[in-house]
Amino acid sequence: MTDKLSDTARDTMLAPLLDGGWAMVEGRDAIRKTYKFTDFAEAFGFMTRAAIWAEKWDHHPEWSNVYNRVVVTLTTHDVDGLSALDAKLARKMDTLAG
Ligand SMILES: C[C@H](O)[C@H](O)[C@H]1CNC2=NC(N)=NC(=O)C2=N1
Repeated sequence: MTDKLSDTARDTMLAPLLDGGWAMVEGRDAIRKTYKFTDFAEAFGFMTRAAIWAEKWDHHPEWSNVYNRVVVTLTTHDVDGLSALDAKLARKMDTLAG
């Protein structure tokens, strides 16, 4: 079972993400990042690769795409807040985005 992140885990798991372009969403226990690519094909390629990991881990982003931008929000609906899965998917997305 996935647990909501403890205060200690927030320090260790979230801090590096918040330094790397992720931000807390106002009014929600969630993180958000906007990725910008050269064009739509690159943005959609990123979404396709990320979707395969999301499905594999049964952990799915809230996201939207306009041309070369992808806005991603991560939270864990099952625990109504951030869990280790959000940090794991955020790190994977950062790697995939290059
Ligand atoms: C039944 C299924 O495993 C759950 O609904 C999964 C699916 N994907 C999910 N994705 C996210 N982001 N949060 C969840 O709580 C979640 N739960």
